[in-house]
Order: sequence, then structure tokens, then C-alpha cells
Amino acid sequence: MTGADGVRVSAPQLIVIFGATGDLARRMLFPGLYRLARAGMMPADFRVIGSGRRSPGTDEEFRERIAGGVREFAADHYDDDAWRDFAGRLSFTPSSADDGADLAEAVREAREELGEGTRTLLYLSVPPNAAQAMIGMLDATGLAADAALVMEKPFGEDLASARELDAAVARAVPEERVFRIDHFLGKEAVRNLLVLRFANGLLETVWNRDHIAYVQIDVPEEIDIQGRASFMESTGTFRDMVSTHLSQILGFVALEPPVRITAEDLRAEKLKVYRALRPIDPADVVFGQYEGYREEDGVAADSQVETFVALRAWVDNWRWQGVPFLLRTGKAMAATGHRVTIGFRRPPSALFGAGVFDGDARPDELVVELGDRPELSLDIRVKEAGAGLRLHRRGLRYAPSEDGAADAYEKLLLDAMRGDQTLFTGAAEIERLWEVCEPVLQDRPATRAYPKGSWGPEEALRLAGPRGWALADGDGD
Ligand SMILES: NC(=O)C1=CN([C@@H]2O[C@H](COP(=O)(O)OP(=O)(O)OC[C@H]3O[C@@H](n4cnc5c(N)ncnc54)[C@H](OP(=O)(O)O)[C@@H]3O)[C@@H](O)[C@H]2O)C=CC1
Ligand SMILES: O=C1O[C@H](COP(=O)(O)O)[C@@H](O)[C@H](O)[C@H]1O
Repeated sequence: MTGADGVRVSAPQLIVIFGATGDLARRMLFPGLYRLARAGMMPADFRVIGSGRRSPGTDEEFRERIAGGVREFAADHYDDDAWRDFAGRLSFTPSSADDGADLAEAVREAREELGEGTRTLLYLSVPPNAAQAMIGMLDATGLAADAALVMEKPFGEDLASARELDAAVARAVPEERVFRIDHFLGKEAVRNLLVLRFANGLLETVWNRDHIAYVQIDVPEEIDIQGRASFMESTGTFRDMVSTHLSQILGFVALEPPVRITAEDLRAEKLKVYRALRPIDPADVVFGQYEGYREEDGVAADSQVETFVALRAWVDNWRWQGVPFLLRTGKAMAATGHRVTIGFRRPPSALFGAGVFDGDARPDELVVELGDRPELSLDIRVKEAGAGLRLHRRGLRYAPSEDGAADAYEKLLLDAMRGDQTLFTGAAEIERLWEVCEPVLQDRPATRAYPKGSWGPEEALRLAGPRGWALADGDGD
């Protein structure tokens, strides 16, 4: 069971994946589609056409390549019969920004085969600097007509290119068929953040600057760039992770109660947060690069590209004035984690005296794990049982069973197939985020080296102030 909420897609689907030989397609998209098919969530009739500039060989060779990813990344769900059925629906047709004629023909044939009512989903899993030219091709060949378009993040590379890209998308596909994907929004725990905040009277009353001292959004990764040199060299971690995933999480933590849980209302509330988000001061940002990055294949010997970012952001509105939002992410770090930490202010007087604490001086914290096990915990002070008075920090924990957790890509693929835009991002919020990021893109902080397997450069540890980063040695997914 995928946990992707149990509703099967009914209309026949033709899915075209651009960048089908890339990392995302291999690790997430094809294994995700396979798992959905195996769980009976795909329609009875569907086909998947992979595309890209370089052909991986015959259709059989393409299927073999995809089989490797499915065996590795959907290992628990792999069985030969299910794979054979899925593989029979896969093919590859090359295309490029300059030439989409063969692909347009393959799509026409596949749609005819699948029959009336077939929906076409075009999935652009290509680097941001390739997206606009690809949209031009989809428009010129007629491939975009009647199709839904899923676009991977980051959307553009800065404010100017994002605006151009949005204009190109608007010419090719009406907004109700555009799905700008940020897979962090498909993570179980991100939706749980909304539930936590707005289904619990208790929490919403303290969700503001009067009670919250800091927010940390921390997504360290143990993996290095895993051969994605070309992507990292052209994109960097600030664009890859901060202007996208981490800012989206910040939006969900900080937004006002939406009128309803709809795409329109969530986007409107996030946009309000981002309009209040102060343009990021480069002095509040630390860029790092892991030692050995420059020796990776495809990386320039003098590359200044950041594989690590830590920063402090401020939301200048009524609710959040004066509360620092600390964001951190990087490759080749000490642990992998996806953690939002909300630190509450201390009570006004130290009634119990410093001597009775167990040595852990941290304030109460609410911790939301965004990883595969979307746990929640509230760390508070309790009295140790016994005659004396000793205070300990203890967690009230909620840990859902792994079985129920939907994979983010499966959830969002299903939503896109069904035409549900609720968890997809809007053009206006993305453009505003680029505006907020612009000072850092214009005036990049120096890139500082950090050892592989560490928590990043020293400067980043200092950025968090005396409290430090909530995720530290011994923590992680
Ligand atoms: N990898 C990951 O973990 C994640 C990636 N993403 C996003 O997915 C997208 C793809 O990333 P990823 O798969 O890692 O990248 P890769 O570099 O591994 O793959 C990108 C694919 O795009 C194609 N491509 C590259 N340049 C161009 C171009 N100029 N025109 C047309 N096609 C091009 C390549 O195929 P060919 O050369 O054959 O055309 C390649 O297969 C990015 O936007 C990334 O931000 C999002 C979430 C996670
Ligand atoms: O979009 C991306 O996300 C992954 C991290 O996603 P996760 O769900 O595994 O946490 C990151 O490794 C990749 O660089 C980036 O493009």
C-alpha cells in the first residue's frame, strides 16, 4: 500500500517524462509510478513515454535501465509480474528544445491507443536553465494543447528568468493545468503542520512572537552530490533547496489561517508571508562547500558553488516580528534530517532555580519531523518522581506507523493526474521568493570549506546563537 490516500485515478493517462534518464526520474518518478500501479491506484489504461536529448537505446534497453531504479528504490514492492505489466507500458522517444516532432507523433499514437478521454501529463524533470526552451517546444509542436504540465523546481534561476518562464508557461498552458511541484509539500508532515496548527485550539493561541522565540528549519543531507555535478554547478544549494523547499516550509509554518484548504487560499496566505519576508541580507547567510567537491567529475577546479547554506530570515508582520527563522541545508553533512523546531519562550521568572535542572538549558520545543517517519514531539520540563525537586526535559511523542505514510512524489503525481492543485505552488509566490533571494544572488557570501560528514562551516554554527542548532550529533532521520 502506498498510503497515497486510496483513490484510484479513473481516466486513461498518458504521462510524458522529460529528463527521463536523470536522477529524479530514476530514483523517484518511475519507482513512484510503479508503486502506484502495483497498489492499483493507476487507471486501467496508462502509458509512460520517457524523453530526453540522448536516447538510452532501444525501448527494451530503456526499460532495463528503469528496472534498475525500481528494484533499488521500490525494493519492498518489487515483484516480477507487476514489473512486467508496468514495463509493457513504457517507451522512450527522444526530443529536445529544437525538435519535438517524433515525440509529438509518439504522443498522438499513444493517445489514440488509450482512447477517448485520455489525459496527458507532461512532466518537465529538467534543470531550471532548460525549462523555458522546452516550454517553447511544447507550445510549437502542439504537445501542450489539452495537456497538464508538471514543472520541477526551481522555477527559473532568479526573478527575471522566473518572470520570463511564467510568461512562456502562460502562453502555452492555462494556469488551471499548470502544476509547479515542490515535493516537500507532498510530505505527510507538511500537511500535518496545517492540522497541528489549525485543528488544535491550544497551539494556535501560542503560535506567535509572544510565545515563540525562534523557528529552525533544518534539512541536512549525508549524501554528497551523487554524480549530479552538472546540476549542482549550474544551480547550487541556495537555488536548489533554499529558494524552494525550505522557503515553502517557512510559508506553512508562518501563514495565517487560510479560509479553506484550497490551492487558491493556501497560495494567497503564503504570498502574504513572503511579502512580509525581509529580503535576505547576505550578512545573515553562510555558504559552504564540502572538501573534495572540486575533485568530483564535472566540477570546476576553482568552483565557488555552495553545497551548504545556513541563513537567518525575518518575517516582518504582526505575528512574527522579531522571531528569527533559521534555515540550514547541505550535502555531505553529519546526518540526514528534515526537522522543523519551534522554540518557545521561557517562563518569565526562574521559579525553580538553576540548580534543579538536569543541565539541559534548552527551552520547550515543538519538533516536527518531515522525513519518512513524520513524528511530532513536544519537549517540556517535568518533575522527576521522588521526594526531591529535579526537573527533566521529556518529550510527548507521536510516531505514526510507517505503513500509512504516503511518499511525497506518489501523492503529488496522483494529485496532478486528478487535476488537484492544492499542494502545488503558484507563480506569484515563487516570483516574490526570488525577489527576497535577490540580494544573496547579487552579492554572494564567500564560500567556506567544511569537512565531509560535519555540520558545515564554523560560521554557520555561530549563526544560530547561544541556543545552537536543534539538530546535532546523534540526531537525524
Ligand atoms: N534529483 C533529485 O533528488 C531531485 C531533483 N529535483 C528536480 O528535478 C529536476 C531534474 O533533476 P535531476 O534529475 O536531479 O537532474 P539530472 O541532471 O540528473 O537530470 C536532468 C535531465 O534533464 C535532461 N536535460 C539536461 N539538460 C537539458 C537541457 N538543456 N534541455 C533538455 N533536457 C535537459 C537530461 O537528459 P538529456 O541530457 O538526455 O536531455 C537529464 O536526464 C531539477 O529541476 C531538480 O531541481 C527535484 C527534487 C529532487
Ligand atoms: O529537490 C531536491 O531534494 C532532494 C532532497 O529531497 P528529500 O525528499 O530526499 O529530502 C535533494 O537531495 C536534491 O538535491 C534536491 O534537488
